[in-house]
Amino acid sequence: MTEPNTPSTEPVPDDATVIPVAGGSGSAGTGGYDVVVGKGLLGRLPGMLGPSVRRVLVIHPRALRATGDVVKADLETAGFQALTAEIPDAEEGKHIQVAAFCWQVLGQNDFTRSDAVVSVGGGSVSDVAGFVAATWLRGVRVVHFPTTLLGMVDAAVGGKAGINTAEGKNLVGAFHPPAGVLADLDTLLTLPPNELVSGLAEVVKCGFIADPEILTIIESSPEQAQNPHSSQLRELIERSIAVKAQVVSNDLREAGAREMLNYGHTLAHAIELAERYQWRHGAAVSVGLVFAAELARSVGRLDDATADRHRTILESLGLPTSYSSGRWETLLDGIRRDKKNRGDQLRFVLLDGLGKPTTYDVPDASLLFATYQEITE
Ligand SMILES: NC(=O)c1ccc[n+]([C@@H]2O[C@H](COP(=O)([O-])OP(=O)(O)OC[C@H]3O[C@@H](n4cnc5c(N)ncnc54)[C@H](O)[C@@H]3O)[C@@H](O)[C@H]2O)c1
Ligand SMILES: O=C(O)C(=O)C[C@@H](O)[C@H](O)[C@H](O)COP(=O)(O)O
Ligand SMILES: [Zn+2]
Repeated sequence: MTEPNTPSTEPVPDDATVIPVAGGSGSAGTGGYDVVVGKGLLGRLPGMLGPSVRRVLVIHPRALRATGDVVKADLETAGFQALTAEIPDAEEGKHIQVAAFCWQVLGQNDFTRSDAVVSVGGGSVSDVAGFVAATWLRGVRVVHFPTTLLGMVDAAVGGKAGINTAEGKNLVGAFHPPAGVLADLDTLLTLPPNELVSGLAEVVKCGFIADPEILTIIESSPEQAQNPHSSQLRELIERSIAVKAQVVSNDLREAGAREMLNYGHTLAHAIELAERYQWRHGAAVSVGLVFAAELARSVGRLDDATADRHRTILESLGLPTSYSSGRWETLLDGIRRDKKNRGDQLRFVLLDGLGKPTTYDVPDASLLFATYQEITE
Protein backbone atom coordinates (compact mmCIF):
# COMPACT_ATOMS: atom_id res chain seq x y z
CA MET A 1 0.00 0.00 0.00
CA THR A 2 1.34 3.46 -0.90
CA GLU A 3 1.21 6.26 1.60
CA PRO A 4 -0.56 9.53 0.82
CA ASN A 5 1.34 12.33 -0.86
CA THR A 6 3.04 14.34 1.80
CA PRO A 7 0.70 17.27 2.44
CA SER A 8 2.31 20.67 2.01
CA THR A 9 2.14 23.13 4.87
CA GLU A 10 2.21 26.48 3.06
CA PRO A 11 0.43 28.46 1.85
CA VAL A 12 -3.05 27.89 3.20
CA PRO A 13 -5.16 27.65 0.02
CA ASP A 14 -8.10 29.92 -0.77
CA ASP A 15 -10.24 27.31 -2.51
CA ALA A 16 -10.99 25.40 0.68
CA THR A 17 -14.61 24.87 1.71
CA VAL A 18 -15.45 25.37 5.37
CA ILE A 19 -18.43 23.49 6.81
CA PRO A 20 -19.27 24.62 10.34
CA VAL A 21 -20.57 22.19 12.96
CA ALA A 22 -22.34 23.44 16.08
CA GLY A 23 -21.57 22.08 19.54
CA GLY A 24 -18.25 20.85 20.80
CA SER A 25 -14.99 22.26 21.97
CA GLY A 26 -13.57 23.78 18.82
CA SER A 27 -12.42 27.27 18.08
CA ALA A 28 -15.06 28.15 15.47
CA GLY A 29 -17.85 30.41 16.63
CA THR A 30 -19.72 29.54 19.80
CA GLY A 31 -18.37 26.19 20.84
CA GLY A 32 -18.57 24.65 17.39
CA TYR A 33 -15.83 23.59 15.02
CA ASP A 34 -14.99 23.65 11.34
CA VAL A 35 -14.62 20.86 8.83
CA VAL A 36 -12.29 22.20 6.14
CA VAL A 37 -12.28 20.48 2.74
CA GLY A 38 -9.52 21.26 0.23
CA LYS A 39 -5.92 20.60 -0.66
CA GLY A 40 -2.67 21.41 1.15
CA LEU A 41 -4.47 21.94 4.44
CA LEU A 42 -1.79 20.98 6.95
CA GLY A 43 -0.85 24.63 7.47
CA ARG A 44 -4.20 25.07 9.20
CA LEU A 45 -3.42 22.56 11.95
CA PRO A 46 -1.77 24.95 14.45
CA GLY A 47 -4.73 27.33 14.22
CA MET A 48 -7.16 24.49 14.84
CA LEU A 49 -5.22 23.27 17.85
CA GLY A 50 -5.50 26.71 19.40
CA PRO A 51 -3.11 28.91 21.39
CA SER A 52 -3.19 26.99 24.68
CA VAL A 53 -1.78 23.72 23.29
CA ARG A 54 1.90 22.99 23.89
CA ARG A 55 2.21 19.19 23.52
CA VAL A 56 0.59 17.17 20.74
CA LEU A 57 0.33 13.40 20.35
CA VAL A 58 -0.05 12.41 16.68
CA ILE A 59 -1.74 9.00 16.49
CA HIS A 60 -1.35 7.15 13.19
CA PRO A 61 -1.38 3.56 11.93
CA ARG A 62 1.77 1.74 10.86
CA ALA A 63 0.74 2.12 7.21
CA LEU A 64 0.85 5.93 7.49
CA ARG A 65 4.16 6.27 9.36
CA ALA A 66 5.71 8.76 6.90
CA THR A 67 2.60 10.96 6.96
CA GLY A 68 2.58 10.91 10.74
CA ASP A 69 6.22 11.94 10.75
CA VAL A 70 5.50 14.87 8.40
CA VAL A 71 2.67 16.07 10.64
CA LYS A 72 4.96 15.80 13.67
CA ALA A 73 7.77 17.72 11.94
CA ASP A 74 5.38 20.47 10.85
CA LEU A 75 4.04 20.82 14.38
CA GLU A 76 7.57 21.09 15.74
CA THR A 77 8.37 23.77 13.17
CA ALA A 78 5.27 25.61 14.37
CA GLY A 79 6.62 25.52 17.94
CA PHE A 80 4.75 22.55 19.43
CA GLN A 81 6.32 19.66 21.31
CA ALA A 82 5.09 16.78 19.15
CA LEU A 83 5.21 13.01 19.62
CA THR A 84 3.87 10.16 17.53
CA ALA A 85 2.10 7.00 18.62
CA GLU A 86 2.03 4.26 16.01
CA ILE A 87 -0.94 1.93 16.33
CA PRO A 88 -2.09 -1.24 14.51
CA ASP A 89 -3.79 -0.78 11.17
CA ALA A 90 -7.54 -0.66 10.58
CA GLU A 91 -9.91 -2.40 13.02
CA GLU A 92 -7.05 -3.88 15.07
CA GLY A 93 -6.41 -0.35 16.27
CA LYS A 94 -9.86 -0.06 17.88
CA HIS A 95 -8.82 -2.11 20.90
CA ILE A 96 -8.56 -1.35 24.61
CA GLN A 97 -4.87 -2.30 24.62
CA VAL A 98 -4.20 0.28 21.92
CA ALA A 99 -6.00 2.95 23.95
CA ALA A 100 -3.96 1.88 27.00
CA PHE A 101 -0.74 2.24 25.01
CA CYS A 102 -1.73 5.80 24.01
CA TRP A 103 -2.67 6.67 27.62
CA GLN A 104 0.78 5.42 28.65
CA VAL A 105 2.49 7.71 26.12
CA LEU A 106 0.39 10.67 27.28
CA GLY A 107 1.15 9.90 30.93
CA GLN A 108 4.87 9.38 30.47
CA ASN A 109 5.09 12.71 28.62
CA ASP A 110 3.13 14.76 31.16
CA PHE A 111 0.24 15.70 28.87
CA THR A 112 -2.06 18.17 30.62
CA ARG A 113 -5.58 19.35 29.95
CA SER A 114 -4.23 22.12 27.74
CA ASP A 115 -2.47 19.66 25.43
CA ALA A 116 -3.96 17.79 22.45
CA VAL A 117 -4.25 14.69 20.28
CA VAL A 118 -4.20 14.64 16.45
CA SER A 119 -5.44 11.63 14.49
CA VAL A 120 -3.92 10.87 11.09
CA GLY A 121 -5.66 8.04 9.26
CA GLY A 122 -9.01 6.52 8.46
CA GLY A 123 -12.08 6.08 10.62
CA SER A 124 -10.48 3.42 12.76
CA VAL A 125 -7.80 5.92 13.79
CA SER A 126 -10.14 8.86 14.46
CA ASP A 127 -12.37 6.50 16.48
CA VAL A 128 -9.63 5.29 18.83
CA ALA A 129 -7.75 8.61 18.94
CA GLY A 130 -11.02 10.41 19.70
CA PHE A 131 -11.66 7.89 22.49
CA VAL A 132 -8.17 8.43 23.92
CA ALA A 133 -8.71 12.20 23.82
CA ALA A 134 -12.16 11.86 25.41
CA THR A 135 -10.83 9.82 28.30
CA TRP A 136 -7.38 11.31 28.99
CA LEU A 137 -7.80 13.56 32.04
CA ARG A 138 -11.56 13.26 31.25
CA GLY A 139 -11.12 15.10 27.97
CA VAL A 140 -8.49 16.94 25.93
CA ARG A 141 -8.72 18.53 22.51
CA VAL A 142 -8.53 16.38 19.38
CA VAL A 143 -8.13 17.42 15.74
CA HIS A 144 -8.75 14.87 13.00
CA PHE A 145 -6.76 14.68 9.76
CA PRO A 146 -8.75 11.97 7.91
CA THR A 147 -6.93 10.19 5.09
CA THR A 148 -9.79 8.01 3.80
CA LEU A 149 -13.00 9.01 2.06
CA LEU A 150 -14.99 7.36 4.82
CA GLY A 151 -13.06 9.28 7.45
CA MET A 152 -13.72 12.59 5.69
CA VAL A 153 -17.42 12.18 5.03
CA ASP A 154 -18.33 10.44 8.26
CA ALA A 155 -15.97 9.17 10.97
CA ALA A 156 -13.97 12.34 11.65
CA VAL A 157 -17.11 14.48 11.90
CA GLY A 158 -19.61 14.45 14.74
CA GLY A 159 -17.68 13.34 17.80
CA LYS A 160 -18.57 9.65 18.05
CA ALA A 161 -15.42 7.94 19.30
CA GLY A 162 -14.96 4.36 20.36
CA ILE A 163 -13.41 0.93 20.38
CA ASN A 164 -14.68 -2.60 19.85
CA THR A 165 -14.99 -5.36 22.44
CA ALA A 166 -15.11 -9.11 21.89
CA GLU A 167 -18.90 -8.84 21.97
CA GLY A 168 -19.26 -6.26 19.24
CA LYS A 169 -18.47 -3.14 17.32
CA ASN A 170 -18.11 0.29 19.00
CA LEU A 171 -19.58 -1.01 22.25
CA VAL A 172 -17.36 1.27 24.36
CA GLY A 173 -16.96 4.94 23.55
CA ALA A 174 -17.82 8.56 24.09
CA PHE A 175 -19.25 11.61 22.38
CA HIS A 176 -16.24 13.89 22.08
CA PRO A 177 -16.41 16.46 19.26
CA PRO A 178 -13.11 17.47 17.69
CA ALA A 179 -11.69 20.96 17.77
CA GLY A 180 -11.58 20.75 13.99
CA VAL A 181 -11.29 18.46 10.96
CA LEU A 182 -8.94 18.89 8.00
CA ALA A 183 -10.17 16.86 5.01
CA ASP A 184 -7.20 17.12 2.65
CA LEU A 185 -8.29 15.75 -0.74
CA ASP A 186 -4.68 15.04 -1.73
CA THR A 187 -4.62 12.14 0.71
CA LEU A 188 -7.23 10.33 -1.40
CA LEU A 189 -4.80 9.99 -4.31
CA THR A 190 -3.09 7.00 -2.72
CA LEU A 191 -6.17 5.37 -1.23
CA PRO A 192 -6.73 1.88 -2.68
CA PRO A 193 -9.87 1.84 -4.89
CA ASN A 194 -11.73 -0.62 -2.64
CA GLU A 195 -11.23 1.74 0.32
CA LEU A 196 -12.58 4.67 -1.67
CA VAL A 197 -15.61 2.63 -2.72
CA SER A 198 -16.15 1.61 0.90
CA GLY A 199 -16.45 5.30 1.80
CA LEU A 200 -19.00 5.79 -0.97
CA ALA A 201 -21.42 3.51 0.92
CA GLU A 202 -21.70 6.19 3.63
CA VAL A 203 -22.11 8.81 0.88
CA VAL A 204 -25.01 6.80 -0.59
CA LYS A 205 -26.48 6.53 2.92
CA CYS A 206 -26.50 10.36 3.13
CA GLY A 207 -28.24 10.47 -0.24
CA PHE A 208 -31.08 8.23 0.90
CA ILE A 209 -31.62 9.79 4.32
CA ALA A 210 -31.27 13.48 3.50
CA ASP A 211 -29.83 14.65 0.17
CA PRO A 212 -31.17 12.85 -2.94
CA GLU A 213 -28.99 15.04 -5.19
CA ILE A 214 -26.12 12.83 -4.00
CA LEU A 215 -27.84 9.85 -5.63
CA THR A 216 -28.38 11.75 -8.87
CA ILE A 217 -24.69 12.72 -9.06
CA ILE A 218 -23.58 9.11 -8.56
CA GLU A 219 -26.15 7.75 -11.01
CA SER A 220 -25.04 10.20 -13.69
CA SER A 221 -21.46 8.85 -13.46
CA PRO A 222 -20.51 6.10 -11.03
CA GLU A 223 -17.02 6.25 -12.58
CA GLN A 224 -16.46 9.92 -11.74
CA ALA A 225 -17.81 9.30 -8.24
CA GLN A 226 -14.83 6.95 -7.78
CA ASN A 227 -12.27 9.28 -9.36
CA PRO A 228 -10.24 11.07 -6.67
CA HIS A 229 -9.44 13.87 -9.14
CA SER A 230 -13.06 14.58 -10.10
CA SER A 231 -15.18 17.59 -9.20
CA GLN A 232 -18.06 15.13 -8.72
CA LEU A 233 -16.28 13.37 -5.86
CA ARG A 234 -15.48 16.69 -4.19
CA GLU A 235 -19.14 17.69 -4.43
CA LEU A 236 -20.19 14.32 -2.98
CA ILE A 237 -17.75 14.80 -0.09
CA GLU A 238 -18.98 18.30 0.69
CA ARG A 239 -22.65 17.31 0.45
CA SER A 240 -22.16 14.30 2.73
CA ILE A 241 -20.27 16.33 5.32
CA ALA A 242 -23.04 18.93 5.17
CA VAL A 243 -25.65 16.23 5.89
CA LYS A 244 -23.68 14.92 8.85
CA ALA A 245 -22.87 18.42 10.15
CA GLN A 246 -26.51 19.40 10.09
CA VAL A 247 -27.63 16.26 11.94
CA VAL A 248 -24.96 16.25 14.66
CA SER A 249 -25.27 20.00 15.20
CA ASN A 250 -28.83 19.37 16.36
CA ASP A 251 -28.37 16.07 18.21
CA LEU A 252 -24.78 15.38 19.25
CA ARG A 253 -25.67 12.67 21.77
CA GLU A 254 -28.10 10.74 19.57
CA ALA A 255 -31.16 11.50 21.65
CA GLY A 256 -33.28 11.27 18.49
CA ALA A 257 -32.59 12.58 15.00
CA ARG A 258 -28.95 11.43 14.94
CA GLU A 259 -30.15 7.84 14.74
CA MET A 260 -30.78 8.45 11.03
CA LEU A 261 -26.99 8.34 10.49
CA ASN A 262 -27.20 4.72 11.60
CA TYR A 263 -29.29 3.81 8.54
CA GLY A 264 -28.01 0.43 7.30
CA HIS A 265 -25.76 -0.06 10.32
CA THR A 266 -27.83 -2.50 12.40
CA LEU A 267 -27.09 -5.39 10.07
CA ALA A 268 -23.74 -3.89 8.99
CA HIS A 269 -22.19 -4.06 12.45
CA ALA A 270 -23.50 -7.62 12.89
CA ILE A 271 -21.85 -8.59 9.58
CA GLU A 272 -18.54 -6.99 10.60
CA LEU A 273 -18.56 -8.93 13.87
CA ALA A 274 -19.56 -12.18 12.12
CA GLU A 275 -16.73 -11.66 9.63
CA ARG A 276 -14.20 -10.84 12.41
CA TYR A 277 -13.70 -7.42 10.81
CA GLN A 278 -12.35 -8.83 7.56
CA TRP A 279 -15.11 -6.95 5.68
CA ARG A 280 -14.68 -3.21 5.07
CA HIS A 281 -17.13 -1.11 7.08
CA GLY A 282 -18.59 0.43 3.92
CA ALA A 283 -19.11 -2.98 2.30
CA ALA A 284 -21.08 -4.12 5.36
CA VAL A 285 -23.06 -0.85 5.35
CA SER A 286 -23.92 -1.47 1.70
CA VAL A 287 -25.54 -4.83 2.50
CA GLY A 288 -27.15 -3.24 5.57
CA LEU A 289 -28.72 -0.50 3.45
CA VAL A 290 -30.28 -3.05 1.10
CA PHE A 291 -31.53 -5.06 4.08
CA ALA A 292 -33.15 -1.94 5.60
CA ALA A 293 -34.75 -1.07 2.26
CA GLU A 294 -36.17 -4.59 1.92
CA LEU A 295 -37.48 -4.49 5.48
CA ALA A 296 -39.17 -1.15 4.85
CA ARG A 297 -40.68 -2.46 1.61
CA SER A 298 -41.96 -5.62 3.30
CA VAL A 299 -43.77 -3.68 6.03
CA GLY A 300 -45.32 -1.32 3.46
CA ARG A 301 -43.35 1.79 4.32
CA LEU A 302 -41.14 2.15 1.24
CA ASP A 303 -42.17 2.22 -2.41
CA ASP A 304 -40.68 -0.33 -4.81
CA ALA A 305 -38.77 2.24 -6.89
CA THR A 306 -36.88 3.69 -3.91
CA ALA A 307 -36.22 0.23 -2.46
CA ASP A 308 -34.88 -1.05 -5.80
CA ARG A 309 -32.76 2.09 -6.20
CA HIS A 310 -30.65 0.99 -3.22
CA ARG A 311 -29.45 -2.17 -4.96
CA THR A 312 -28.96 -0.48 -8.30
CA ILE A 313 -26.84 2.42 -7.10
CA LEU A 314 -24.71 0.35 -4.72
CA GLU A 315 -24.06 -2.27 -7.40
CA SER A 316 -23.10 0.46 -9.87
CA LEU A 317 -20.25 1.28 -7.48
CA GLY A 318 -19.19 -2.35 -7.13
CA LEU A 319 -20.43 -2.61 -3.54
CA PRO A 320 -21.93 -5.89 -2.25
CA THR A 321 -25.70 -6.12 -1.85
CA SER A 322 -26.10 -9.69 -0.64
CA TYR A 323 -24.74 -11.92 2.11
CA SER A 324 -24.16 -15.63 2.75
CA SER A 325 -27.09 -17.78 3.74
CA GLY A 326 -26.93 -19.88 6.90
CA ARG A 327 -25.55 -17.12 9.15
CA TRP A 328 -28.82 -15.83 10.59
CA GLU A 329 -28.37 -16.84 14.24
CA THR A 330 -24.90 -15.25 14.33
CA LEU A 331 -26.21 -12.06 12.75
CA LEU A 332 -29.18 -11.90 15.12
CA ASP A 333 -26.78 -12.09 18.09
CA GLY A 334 -25.05 -8.98 16.76
CA ILE A 335 -28.33 -7.21 16.02
CA ARG A 336 -29.46 -7.80 19.62
CA ARG A 337 -26.45 -5.79 20.86
CA ASP A 338 -27.16 -2.76 18.67
CA LYS A 339 -27.13 0.53 20.58
CA LYS A 340 -30.50 1.58 19.19
CA ASN A 341 -32.28 -1.29 20.98
CA ARG A 342 -34.15 -0.57 24.20
CA GLY A 343 -34.43 -3.60 26.45
CA ASP A 344 -35.78 -6.47 24.35
CA GLN A 345 -37.12 -4.08 21.71
CA LEU A 346 -35.12 -4.33 18.49
CA ARG A 347 -35.09 -1.02 16.62
CA PHE A 348 -34.07 -0.18 13.04
CA VAL A 349 -33.77 3.01 11.02
CA LEU A 350 -36.02 2.70 7.97
CA LEU A 351 -37.19 5.05 5.25
CA ASP A 352 -40.79 6.18 4.87
CA GLY A 353 -39.67 7.53 1.49
CA LEU A 354 -36.66 9.18 -0.07
CA GLY A 355 -35.12 11.54 2.49
CA LYS A 356 -37.61 10.47 5.16
CA PRO A 357 -35.80 8.40 7.78
CA THR A 358 -37.70 7.11 10.78
CA THR A 359 -37.14 4.59 13.55
CA TYR A 360 -39.03 1.32 13.51
CA ASP A 361 -39.74 -0.96 16.47
CA VAL A 362 -39.49 -4.50 15.12
CA PRO A 363 -42.65 -6.34 16.27
CA ASP A 364 -41.19 -9.81 15.80
CA ALA A 365 -37.68 -11.03 14.92
CA SER A 366 -39.22 -13.46 12.40
CA LEU A 367 -39.78 -10.42 10.19
CA LEU A 368 -36.04 -9.86 10.13
CA PHE A 369 -35.40 -13.47 9.22
CA ALA A 370 -37.84 -13.17 6.31
CA THR A 371 -35.99 -10.05 5.14
CA TYR A 372 -32.66 -11.88 5.44
CA GLN A 373 -33.95 -14.37 2.85
CA GLU A 374 -34.34 -11.43 0.44
CA ILE A 375 -30.63 -10.60 0.63
CA THR A 376 -28.95 -14.00 0.77
CA GLU A 377 -26.79 -15.21 -2.11
N1 LIG B 1 -17.19 7.72 14.51
C1 LIG B 1 -17.99 7.70 13.47
O1 LIG B 1 -18.91 8.50 13.35
C2 LIG B 1 -17.74 6.71 12.38
C3 LIG B 1 -18.42 6.84 11.17
C4 LIG B 1 -18.18 5.91 10.17
C5 LIG B 1 -17.28 4.89 10.37
N2 LIG B 1 -16.62 4.80 11.55
C6 LIG B 1 -15.60 3.75 11.75
O2 LIG B 1 -14.55 3.98 10.83
C7 LIG B 1 -13.88 2.75 10.58
C8 LIG B 1 -13.65 2.56 9.11
O3 LIG B 1 -12.86 3.63 8.66
P1 LIG B 1 -12.11 3.56 7.25
O4 LIG B 1 -13.00 3.00 6.23
O5 LIG B 1 -11.53 4.89 7.05
O6 LIG B 1 -11.02 2.43 7.48
P2 LIG B 1 -9.58 2.36 8.17
O7 LIG B 1 -9.33 3.40 9.16
O8 LIG B 1 -9.49 0.94 8.63
O9 LIG B 1 -8.59 2.59 6.94
C9 LIG B 1 -8.66 1.74 5.84
C10 LIG B 1 -7.29 1.34 5.29
O10 LIG B 1 -6.79 2.40 4.49
C11 LIG B 1 -5.43 2.70 4.83
N3 LIG B 1 -5.25 4.11 4.52
C12 LIG B 1 -5.79 5.14 5.18
N4 LIG B 1 -5.55 6.28 4.53
C13 LIG B 1 -4.82 5.96 3.45
C14 LIG B 1 -4.30 6.73 2.36
N5 LIG B 1 -4.55 8.02 2.26
N6 LIG B 1 -3.60 6.09 1.42
C15 LIG B 1 -3.39 4.74 1.48
N7 LIG B 1 -3.91 3.97 2.47
C16 LIG B 1 -4.61 4.59 3.43
C17 LIG B 1 -5.35 2.33 6.28
O11 LIG B 1 -4.03 2.09 6.67
C18 LIG B 1 -6.23 1.09 6.34
O12 LIG B 1 -5.53 -0.07 5.99
C19 LIG B 1 -14.74 1.65 11.17
O13 LIG B 1 -14.17 1.22 12.37
C20 LIG B 1 -16.06 2.36 11.45
O14 LIG B 1 -16.74 1.79 12.52
C21 LIG B 1 -16.83 5.69 12.56
O1 LIG C 1 -22.35 9.36 13.41
C1 LIG C 1 -23.26 8.57 13.62
O2 LIG C 1 -24.13 8.76 14.47
C2 LIG C 1 -23.33 7.31 12.84
O3 LIG C 1 -24.14 6.45 13.14
C3 LIG C 1 -22.39 7.18 11.69
C4 LIG C 1 -22.05 5.76 11.30
O4 LIG C 1 -21.72 5.78 9.92
C5 LIG C 1 -20.84 5.20 12.02
O5 LIG C 1 -20.50 3.95 11.48
C6 LIG C 1 -20.91 5.14 13.53
O6 LIG C 1 -19.65 4.77 14.07
C7 LIG C 1 -21.89 4.12 14.04
O7 LIG C 1 -22.08 4.38 15.39
P1 LIG C 1 -22.68 3.35 16.42
O8 LIG C 1 -23.22 4.22 17.50
O9 LIG C 1 -23.73 2.53 15.74
O10 LIG C 1 -21.56 2.51 16.89
ZN1 LIG D 1 -20.75 3.93 9.34
